[in-house]
Amino acid sequence: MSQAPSSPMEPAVDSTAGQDPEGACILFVDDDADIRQATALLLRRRGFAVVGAADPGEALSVLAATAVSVVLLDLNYTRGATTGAEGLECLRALLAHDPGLPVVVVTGHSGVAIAVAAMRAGAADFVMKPWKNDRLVATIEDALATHRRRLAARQPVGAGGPADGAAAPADDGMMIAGCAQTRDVLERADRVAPTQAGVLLTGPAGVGKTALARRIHRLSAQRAGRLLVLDPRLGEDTVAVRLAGADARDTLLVEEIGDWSPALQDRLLARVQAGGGARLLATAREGGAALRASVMPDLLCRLDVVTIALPPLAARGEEIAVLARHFLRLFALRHGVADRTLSPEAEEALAARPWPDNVRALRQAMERATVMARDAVLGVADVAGPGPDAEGTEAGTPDAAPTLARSEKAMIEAALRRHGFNVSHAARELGLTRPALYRRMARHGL
Ligand SMILES: Nc1ncnc2c1ncn2[C@@H]1O[C@H](COP(=O)(O)OP(=O)(O)OP(=O)(O)O)[C@@H](O)[C@H]1O
Repeated sequence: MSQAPSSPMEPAVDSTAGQDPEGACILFVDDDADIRQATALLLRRRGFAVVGAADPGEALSVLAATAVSVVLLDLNYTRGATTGAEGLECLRALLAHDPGLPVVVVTGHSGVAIAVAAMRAGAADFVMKPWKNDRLVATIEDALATHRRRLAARQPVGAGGPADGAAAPADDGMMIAGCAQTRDVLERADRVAPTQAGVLLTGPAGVGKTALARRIHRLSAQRAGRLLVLDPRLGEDTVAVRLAGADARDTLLVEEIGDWSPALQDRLLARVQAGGGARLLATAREGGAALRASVMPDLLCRLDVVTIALPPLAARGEEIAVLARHFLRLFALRHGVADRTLSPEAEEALAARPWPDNVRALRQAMERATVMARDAVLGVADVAGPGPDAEGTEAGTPDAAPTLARSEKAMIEAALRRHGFNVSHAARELGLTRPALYRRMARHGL
């Protein structure tokens, strides 16, 4: 099957969005550009907004950038493939990001057996190619109606999102795997997610611990409850109030347990020992002996039933380019600018960088490049520059510095505006802690 590029009109949400009374947006994933175009026309005429993706990787990037209501997913992408394996893998990745997402699979050559496998893997329904237009629209409407009923039923239980009750950004916790190590990390996380076991996620700054904790929560039986983030960087009072307000339906995300004061550890342990408590997920930059030296043993054994260590980005080889391409697509959609691609030299330069701030820095470098680059193909200069937490330690050239500072300021301003100047939400979107965002706001006079 051809690797047809998306048509320029496709990825942007269609301007007819909103004709559907409840603003449903359909993501159609198919490598055939003509079929994508024709189906988009049909669905738009029926009142849906439509976004397109040419392959599974692009589908995940679109999902990270866009509030999607239903996915229509073709199952074969490689020329001559008929097993549906690529589509089934994509289905699993989509549902791992959002278990409630209705995915309607499209089967052609693959036939009924593949449709059955897809239904077993969690697809909402299937349609056979060639389809009748009315049957396709009815299938999408049914999937949407079921989804809305489920959402409505879940409503009274609680926010199910951040502790402050706001909707999470679309890409909150979206995890992309581009190497064997990350696939193994995700597989372990998905295995432990549905249980009640405490999970400790370790790894250096910006490596994806919080994003993975959010994924575990979404895949857990507690997902209708709240994810209460207990981060000492928010202040001990905030942590104590959230802890006191937690109940058995909630999940506690204990951030940076190695930094908790003994008094706060005492409170957490008392809460846990009181029983009937919330599920525990914890993060720590250092595991092993360092953690054992700073955390009370009784507490650690509750938090650390299963440990998952996330490797630093520099050790993930080919995943750096996979993540870079994902972030480029994500930010092109989010900022409404042209798609960017990496030149081979830029890819090499990214692979050679040490990435002390890991995925967070790569994400910011790709957002900066998306916003600031003059050409569609990014060169080495476009992807160079300090990471978000480098705090000036990876200085750029004297000429580049003011431009980079301006672009960082513009990004922060844009994120703050998007979130109605709510610093916590803007910080989450930018992949920063709240104190780190405040430092940057002060630096830029915001
Ligand atoms: N595998 C991944 N795919 C896509 N995005 C990722 C991945 N890993 C991390 N990210 C993104 O990188 C950013 C940093 O990740 P996260 O905040 O989870 O790191 P962390 O390990 O918790 O960092 P810290 O220790 O500084 O709190 C977030 O925006 C997150 O969504």
